[in-house]
Amino acid sequence: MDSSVTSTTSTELTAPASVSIPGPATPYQGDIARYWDGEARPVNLRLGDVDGLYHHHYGIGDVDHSALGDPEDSESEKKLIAELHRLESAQTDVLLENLGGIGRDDTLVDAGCGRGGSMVMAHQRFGCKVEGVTLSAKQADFANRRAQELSIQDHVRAQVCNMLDMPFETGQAAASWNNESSMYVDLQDLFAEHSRVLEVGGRYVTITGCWNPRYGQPSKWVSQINAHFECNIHSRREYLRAMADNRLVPQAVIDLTPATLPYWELRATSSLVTGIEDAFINSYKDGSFQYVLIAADRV
Ligand SMILES: C[S@@+](CC[C@H](N)C(=O)[O-])C[C@H]1O[C@@H](n2cnc3c(N)ncnc32)[C@H](O)[C@@H]1O
Ligand SMILES: CC(C)=CCC/C(C)=C/COP(=O)(O)OP(=O)(O)O
Ligand SMILES: [Mg+2]
Repeated sequence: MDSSVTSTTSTELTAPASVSIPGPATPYQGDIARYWDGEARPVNLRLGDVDGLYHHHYGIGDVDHSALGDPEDSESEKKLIAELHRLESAQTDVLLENLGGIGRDDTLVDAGCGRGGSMVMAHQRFGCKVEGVTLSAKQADFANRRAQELSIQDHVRAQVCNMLDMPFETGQAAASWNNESSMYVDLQDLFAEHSRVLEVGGRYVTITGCWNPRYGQPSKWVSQINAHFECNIHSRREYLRAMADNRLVPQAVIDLTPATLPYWELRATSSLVTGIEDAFINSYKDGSFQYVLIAADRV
């Protein structure tokens, strides 16, 4: 595990260290909290163990076949895991690149932060504070433990709370994001809340899977993904409409579908398959589902 992250500023996170944790806002949120409290899939833990960045999102970019080596090699599974993890971290790099210019004194908000891999990477890149929220107490504890191990707990913190009602001041955040977490909430409510916590001129970024209005309606593969994760995938049209309604003006809409397919095709050959690989591959190939990045300015 790489524990080499350092932080050089002395500013402390401003919110109180302990917050009262209200119950879930809806029965559905209770289900999602339980889902992530109970999640321990090897595909996520083994990849995170590579360097201590634990992600719950997918990868992008070309597979480096030279890094995989000979499939008969005794180390081949380890190399494959490292390669899948590299592609997942590359996904976060692209999200962070789209946040724009972030200073060390800025605060960023990770809505639906999972085990905190993206938060650590954001702090490493910008030196700033990063506040995350998740419904899962287990995930928040995990993320805070990692921050402590890295001695960045004064800059990186996860709290258990609803991303539709975040414990941040109006205009507090220079930038905020959802990394594969917006399919658990109503988009109008979500973007109203991001718009509130973002400063005017701030940047919002999402990387998400969305169904393609050009296909017509959600395909059977999209329905299968929803059932697998207990989520509700929105359409691309819904994202753009809800942003427009909430003072978030798209600056970039990038179709990452071709860039994520190599990750899925590699993952399908691994011993860590979970059974959802074909649904992603088939829906990306039949055009019913798209992996997109949307970066928007808070105006
Ligand atoms: C697929 S994981 C993504 C985690 C993280 N963004 C990453 O890239 O590793 C989805 C996350 O969304 C969170 N989530 C779902 N609904 C939420 C809500 N209403 N409020 C806060 N977090 C929520 C879950 O707790 C989980 O951490
Ligand atoms: C793009 C879409 C529709 C994402 C749905 C949200 C989700 C569950 C993301 C991956 O989490 P994970 O890393 O825990 O999943 P897995 O165990 O499959 O790697
Ligand atoms: Mg995963």
